[in-house]
Amino acid sequence: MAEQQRLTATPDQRAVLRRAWPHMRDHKRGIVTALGCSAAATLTAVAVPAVIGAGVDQLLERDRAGLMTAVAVLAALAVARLVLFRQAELLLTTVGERVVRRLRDLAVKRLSRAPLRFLEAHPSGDLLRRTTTEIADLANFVRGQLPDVLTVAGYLLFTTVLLLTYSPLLTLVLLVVFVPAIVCVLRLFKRVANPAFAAEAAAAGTVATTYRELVQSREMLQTSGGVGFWRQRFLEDSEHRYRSARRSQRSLFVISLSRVVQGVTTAVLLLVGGWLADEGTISVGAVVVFVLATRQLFDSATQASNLVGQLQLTLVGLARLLDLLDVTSGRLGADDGDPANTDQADKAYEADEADEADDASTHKEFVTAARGPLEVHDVHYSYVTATEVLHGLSLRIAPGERIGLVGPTGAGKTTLAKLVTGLYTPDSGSVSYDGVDLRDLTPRELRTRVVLVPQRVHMIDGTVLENLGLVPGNPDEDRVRTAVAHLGLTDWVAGLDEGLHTRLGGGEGMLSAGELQLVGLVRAALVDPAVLVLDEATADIDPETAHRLEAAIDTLRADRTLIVIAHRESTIARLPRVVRLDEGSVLVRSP
Ligand SMILES: Nc1ncnc2c1ncn2[C@@H]1O[C@H](COP(=O)(O)OP(=O)(O)OP(=O)(O)O)[C@@H](O)[C@H]1O
Repeated sequence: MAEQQRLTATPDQRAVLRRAWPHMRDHKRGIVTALGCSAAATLTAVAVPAVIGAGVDQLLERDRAGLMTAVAVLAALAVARLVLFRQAELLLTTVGERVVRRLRDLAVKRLSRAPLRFLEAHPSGDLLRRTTTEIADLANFVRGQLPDVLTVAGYLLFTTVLLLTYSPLLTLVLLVVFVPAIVCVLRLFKRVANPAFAAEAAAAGTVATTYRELVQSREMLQTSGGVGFWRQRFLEDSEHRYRSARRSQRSLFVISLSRVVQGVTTAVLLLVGGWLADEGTISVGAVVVFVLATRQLFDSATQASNLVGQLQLTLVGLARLLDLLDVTSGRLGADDGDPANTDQADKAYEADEADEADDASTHKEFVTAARGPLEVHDVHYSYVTATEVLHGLSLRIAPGERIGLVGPTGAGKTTLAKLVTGLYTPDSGSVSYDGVDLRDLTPRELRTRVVLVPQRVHMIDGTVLENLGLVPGNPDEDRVRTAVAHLGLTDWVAGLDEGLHTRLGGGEGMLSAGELQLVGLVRAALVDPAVLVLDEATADIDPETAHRLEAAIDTLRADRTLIVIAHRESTIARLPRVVRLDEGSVLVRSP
């Protein structure tokens, strides 16, 4: 199998903010203003013990004017603090929400363009979780805890500086007793919590996958009697998730050791501070400042310990999201190495901007002719299972030619259909249309030149009209009606409850396999492709729908190349050339 980048359940969490920077840099000014405001707000809080300390000294010296000034400053600080904190919170959440929105949009865009092989290689629940729950967690963190994280970091820094100006010796005592002990506690926590939280996120992804399988395959599970097996698997996944959640909760216990560290530090501080005041080295006011500021320091440390768990979870989620963005950037080859490289992230970011411009210019010139030959040259292909499915397959299909692909189950017909429509790229060899490798066509040109009508046409939750119009160029109702009429399907549409406006609430469940293929054919008619690949439905199709399908295909094929993966004898009989595949090689060509 060709090298392809894969998602990691527990991606590298180092330098996660550096990796996220390309997504934040457009908001540099907002971020700097928000950080500045947050720092100013924190300073107003840090200054309070200093002003109280000064007030105490003035009280002891019976300086009434000085005391009144201290009281006035305290009042001013209280007002400034209120305003600045609110403003900082507002600025931070605004800029944070913008960054999160960008990440969410990018993740959805990149996933929608991700190669089919990539999507097949990853559990859908995991992809879903990375792009929904984990982004929602990130948004909640930005709204709820990010301002606190910055405030706490500011407190710790500014309070240390303040204390140093009062008594370097006492500050040193505080730092020597407090910092190493608290660092040990936090390190231990990180060691225990990192894998625990990452495992919890991965286990939640597995539960989502299993649940999604039930929803998608409910009919099959009920008819085959496989519900019991599925339930057993769900219970096991759920149990695993429960255990991993317990493990990450248990890891939070480590952080409560910080309270012991605080108690010991206060005792040592009181001892040394009392002795220094007794010696006359520092004033009583300075001791008051130390007592109040150290309290603030501890409160910040306690708050930090509560926030660390949340921050940890958010960083794991962010790392998993960035992993998804790196792997699906589509511009990074397998040899590009470390996805944490900011240059690469920058390139991918610029590529996305360029893609956006490409999408906007819908009239960009196509490089291939409206009708041309399709050539498959020495194609090899393997799935993630690493067993090669196609072994050096070559085939040339002239413009307007009609061929049938036949062969036993598992011969590789559907795989070939996905290769010639550019849904898969070959491990080696090439597939070209009009002499241009499909990989060199823009998605829009590719989807216009070669169209696949799969065995089971997928529908979105919406009206028939919306489903028929899922093609490049967003066709309006008139164009859809014209295409329907062109294929002779007006009476079929009229027979639906509300015609084109019938809502397909349950997605494709409301239409039969044959009707779903009719939808696929209308989509193809709206595109006017050069090559139409039809993977014939294997399900029983009622004679009326079968007749409609045949008539629509006859109308559509006109001067187009038609490749039919034929399952019915009647179809094979109607095709002038048949290619028989067996175990990934062309066995027989007829005539
Ligand atoms: N997504 C996938 N992941 C792994 N293996 C796959 C995948 N899709 C198909 N295969 C395997 O590749 C081989 C070829 O499958 P393919 O669906 O192309 O055959 P086919 O000729 O179309 O069969 P059928 O007539 O039953 O549709 C089979 O062995 C199949 O199990």
